[in-house]
Amino acid sequence: MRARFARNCAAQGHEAGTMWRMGDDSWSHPDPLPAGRLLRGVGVSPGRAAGPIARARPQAGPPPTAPDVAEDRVEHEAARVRRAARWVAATLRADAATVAGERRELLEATAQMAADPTLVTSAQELVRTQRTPPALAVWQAADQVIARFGEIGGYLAARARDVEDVRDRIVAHLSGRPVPGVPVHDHPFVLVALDLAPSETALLDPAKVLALVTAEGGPTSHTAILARDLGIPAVVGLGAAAAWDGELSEGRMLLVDGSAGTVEVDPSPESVEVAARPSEVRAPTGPGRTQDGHRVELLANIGDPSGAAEAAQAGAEGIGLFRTEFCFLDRTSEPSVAEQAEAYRQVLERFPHKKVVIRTLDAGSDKPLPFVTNARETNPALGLRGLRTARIAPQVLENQLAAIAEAGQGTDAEVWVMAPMVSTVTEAEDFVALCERHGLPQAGVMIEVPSAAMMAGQLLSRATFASLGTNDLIQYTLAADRQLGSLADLSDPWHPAVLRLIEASCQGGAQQGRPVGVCGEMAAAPALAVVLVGLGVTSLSMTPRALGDVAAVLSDTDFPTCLRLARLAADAETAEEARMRVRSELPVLRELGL
Ligand SMILES: C=C(OP(=O)(O)O)C(=O)O
Ligand SMILES: [Mg+2]
Repeated sequence: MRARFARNCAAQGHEAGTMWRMGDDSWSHPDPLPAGRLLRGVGVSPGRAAGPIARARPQAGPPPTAPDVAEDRVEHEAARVRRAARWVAATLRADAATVAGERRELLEATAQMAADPTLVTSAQELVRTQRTPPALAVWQAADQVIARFGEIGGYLAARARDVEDVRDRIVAHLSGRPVPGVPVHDHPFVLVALDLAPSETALLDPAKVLALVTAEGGPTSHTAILARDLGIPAVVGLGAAAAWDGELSEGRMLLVDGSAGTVEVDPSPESVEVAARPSEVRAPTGPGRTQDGHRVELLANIGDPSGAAEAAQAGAEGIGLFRTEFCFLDRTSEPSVAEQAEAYRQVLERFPHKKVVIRTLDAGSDKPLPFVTNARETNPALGLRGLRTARIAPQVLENQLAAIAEAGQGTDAEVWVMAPMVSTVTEAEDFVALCERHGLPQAGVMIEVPSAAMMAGQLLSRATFASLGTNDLIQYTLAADRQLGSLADLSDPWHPAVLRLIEASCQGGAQQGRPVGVCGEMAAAPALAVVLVGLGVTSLSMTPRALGDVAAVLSDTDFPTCLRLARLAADAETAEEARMRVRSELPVLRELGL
C-alpha cells in the first residue's frame, strides 16, 4: 500500500486558471464511477494534486436508542466504557505523534482529556444506577461535565470543546461508528469531506493534505479562503463528495484540479505524473499600476502573523486585510490585550512604512468565537456578526483596539483599522469615534452589505477609507448563503448587481476623496481586477499567491480599457454575459494561461 502511495501521491503548487466555474454534473452520481471519470465542482484554490482519498467523518450526533442494560450485564458494560476511553486516549496519542505544530498540541490536549477519569466515572455511574446503555451514558455524562465546567468557568469552561470531542470519539467507538473529524495518517492524502469548519481547515497540514474536496461550500466560504491561503488545491460544491461509501470512497485515487474545478477518479499514471510537475507562482515586479501608469495598490490578505512573511516575500505593497478572528478561532475565552498586541505587532513589524489594515474581529456566522457569539442564533449570517457583536460584547472591541494601538507603538507601519459588517452611518460614526479615542486615526469601514454600498458617500464622510468585502456583498446581494454548495452558481462575482453596488461605493469614495479598496476574493481574479479598477477601486487585496497574475494583467491593460470594460460588465444583464464580454477583450489572459 505504501509503495502505491509513494508512486501516486503527487502535488503541485499554484497554477492559475478560471475559478468560480460551475460544473454541470456536480450534484448526483448514483452509479459507481468508471475509472478516469471526471466530475465537476467549483474550483476555489488553484493547483493540481493526486493521492489516495481520506474521508473526514461528520459528527454523528447522539447515539441511537438502545434497551436498558440487563442487571447481570451492568459491570460488563461499565467496563466497556472504561476500555473505550482508554482506546480513545491511546489513539489520540498515537495520532499526535504523526503530526506537528498546533495540530499536535491539540491532539495531545484531547488525549489528556480522554485519560481524565471524570467523564468515565460519571458515565459508569449512570450505567450502574440507571442501567443506561453505555453510549448514551457517555453522552449524558458529557452533558453534565460540560455544565459543571461551565459553572466553574475559566480554564475548565474553555475545555468544553475537548469534552465534546472525547465524548464523540468514545460514543463512536462504543457504537461501532467511524470516529468523527479530520483523519490523521502518516502518508499524504486527498481530504474529502461534507464540509469543514474554518477552525478545522486552518489546522490542515499542507504537507499531508494534498488537496481538499467538499460537497458543501461556495467559492467565498471561509473553508475555500483558508485552503487558498494554505496553498492547498481545492474543489467545493461537489455533490458526489457527500456520500460516505459512494463514488469518492476511502483509499480510492483522486486527481484534483483546483483551477478547473474538476476531480478525476482513478486517474491514469500519466495524468498523475502531469499533476506532479511543478509550476511557478508569478511574482509582481514592483508597485501595481496599469500599462499607462494608473496606480493601483496591490496588497495581501492574511489570517495570522505567519502569513505576513509570505506576503512580504510575494511582493505585497502592504496588508489590505488581516482577518484577526482567524488567530483565535479555537479559543473559548477572550485573548488578553497583551497576547493580541503581540500577534498584531508581528505583522506590523514586517511592513515598515507600509499600510497594514487590521480588521476588528469578524466573529459570527461560520466563524463563531465562543467568547463573543451565540452559537444558537437561528440565522447567524443575518445576525450578530462583525461590528454588531459590539452590541453584546463592547469590551471585546475596546480591548482589541487597545491591543492594536499598543502594537502600533514602536513600529513604523501605517496602522489602519476597519470594522466588518457596517450597515449604517451611525455604526460608522461610532466606530470612528471609538478608534479616535484609542489614538487610531485611520479608521475605515468594510462595505459588505448593500445598505453600506448605497450609503458609501455618507459613510466615507466619517470613515477615512472603505474596503469592499465582496464575498459577503455577493452573499447579501444575491441572497445566497456563501456556505452552500448548492447555491455556488449564484455566488458569482460577475453579477452586474454586484458590480453596480461596487460602482456606487466607489462613487461615494470619490465624492469624499477617500480610497475604496477590495479585499474580497474577486480581487484575486485578474479579469475582475481590470473591471474593479475601471469601476474606481483604488487598491486590491488578495492571497499573496495571486499578486503576480493580477499585476501582470493590469500592467498590460491601460486605464481607458479598464473604464470601458467596467462599463461593459456593469451594463450586462447576466454574470455570464459580463464575464464573456470582458474576457473576450483581454487576450493577455490567454497569453498568460489565465
Ligand atoms: C473580505 C471579506 O470578509 P470575509 O471573507 O472574512 O467575510 C468579504 O466578505 O469579502
Ligand atoms: Mg466579509
